[in-house]
Amino acid sequence: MGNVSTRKRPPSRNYECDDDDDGPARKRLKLENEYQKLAFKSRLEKLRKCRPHLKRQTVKVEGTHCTERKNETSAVPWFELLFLPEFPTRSVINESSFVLESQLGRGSFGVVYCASAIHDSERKFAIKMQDKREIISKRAVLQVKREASIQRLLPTHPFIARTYSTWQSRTHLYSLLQYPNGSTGDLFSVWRLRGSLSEAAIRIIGAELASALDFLHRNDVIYRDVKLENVVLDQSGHTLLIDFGLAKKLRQGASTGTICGTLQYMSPDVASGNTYGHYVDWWSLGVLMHILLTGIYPYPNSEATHHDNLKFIDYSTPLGCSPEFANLMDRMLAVSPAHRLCSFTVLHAHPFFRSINFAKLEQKGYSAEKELGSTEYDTCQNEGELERDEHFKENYEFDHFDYFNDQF
Ligand SMILES: Nc1ncnc2c1ncn2[C@@H]1O[C@H](COP(=O)(O)OP(=O)(O)OP(=O)(O)O)[C@@H](O)[C@H]1O
Repeated sequence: MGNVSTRKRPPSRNYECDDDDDGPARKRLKLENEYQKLAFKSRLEKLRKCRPHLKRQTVKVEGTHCTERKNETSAVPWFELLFLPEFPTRSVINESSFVLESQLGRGSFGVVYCASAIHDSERKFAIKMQDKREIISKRAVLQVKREASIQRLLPTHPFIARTYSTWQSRTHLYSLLQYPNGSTGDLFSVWRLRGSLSEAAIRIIGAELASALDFLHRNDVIYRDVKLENVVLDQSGHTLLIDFGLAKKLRQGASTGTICGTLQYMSPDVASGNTYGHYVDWWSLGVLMHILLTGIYPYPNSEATHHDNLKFIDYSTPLGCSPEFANLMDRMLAVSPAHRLCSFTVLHAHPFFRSINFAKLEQKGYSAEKELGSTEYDTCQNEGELERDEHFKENYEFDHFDYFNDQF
């Protein structure tokens, strides 16, 4: 710190002198200074309210008064400050409160474990453990903070994984997530194990996911990463949407422009680089449902590695399925927005979902488990397409622009 006593600026000079001969420019400057002082004071007040330990302490240095932060605050290193307040440093719940049992999956920045509470081995959770160095080196600090804040602020929904708590250690970020009881893994693993699903199972899974997406949209969140890997199933076959890494706060009717998602699930609107709204999530849900039945992507994009290479041509209605399902796919996957099914209202009234009562669905009144048996659908011709392209399931983000400009 510089030598405070050598700073010769007399206190309050800017604000209290020369009242009589102020020109308009000087008056404006004074007003601006006053305004800045007030804004600073109110920010400080807010900060004090949410973090009382940040109180300032007055200390005397070489005969001059100055204020210094308590040691407690300056002791917080930058790599912890960076992730505050979404990931608190002194959390009552922390990694020592759990026993890690098995690995559930791997994400871009770390591993997700199944864990049980140390005092209650029956209670299972999923703990996402992310490496701070990885996050910083991939310039994804705002992304993980946004994911945590969106998930924690969301009201509960039966088909969206809850985030109970988040915290950080010196090296890692932790998120304590809802674990689906007796989980059978994510939809991709289930699909790989059992093959194509029956229409009856797809109806229930599709309706549960539609209910979750509609809930997100009504809460001003666009999800942007619907795919098999981001849906986990519990023992009764109920779905839980996980991974809010690309979700964003977006008011209903508003639009955004980041080209992000998973290429094979990306709608033409996102890929085009134009702005888009919540409705792009319905396209991705259509792709997911199409894959669950046919085992192939609806458009010839399994090899695409850049959004410019995505082709939205040569679509053909799935063969051998019910006319209702065929029509639903044609509508959800129509390239022209004028023909596309772009809202929950239309989706939930579609004949394919006629037998579903959505109020009963949200009470977990239907179970996909009974319907999960392999379907008669002939997938031989498509065998291996999804198996081969593990690396295409990575999240894709072309433009980080709005991650770095968004407010939390
Ligand atoms: N709440 C959960 N319950 C059960 N399994 C989970 C849960 N959360 C994550 N997983 C498993 O861990 C995997 C990785 O999780 P997730 O996709 O959230 O991580 P990520 O770091 O956000 O990954 P990505 O790189 O795809 O953004 C999932 O595919 C899933 O298999």
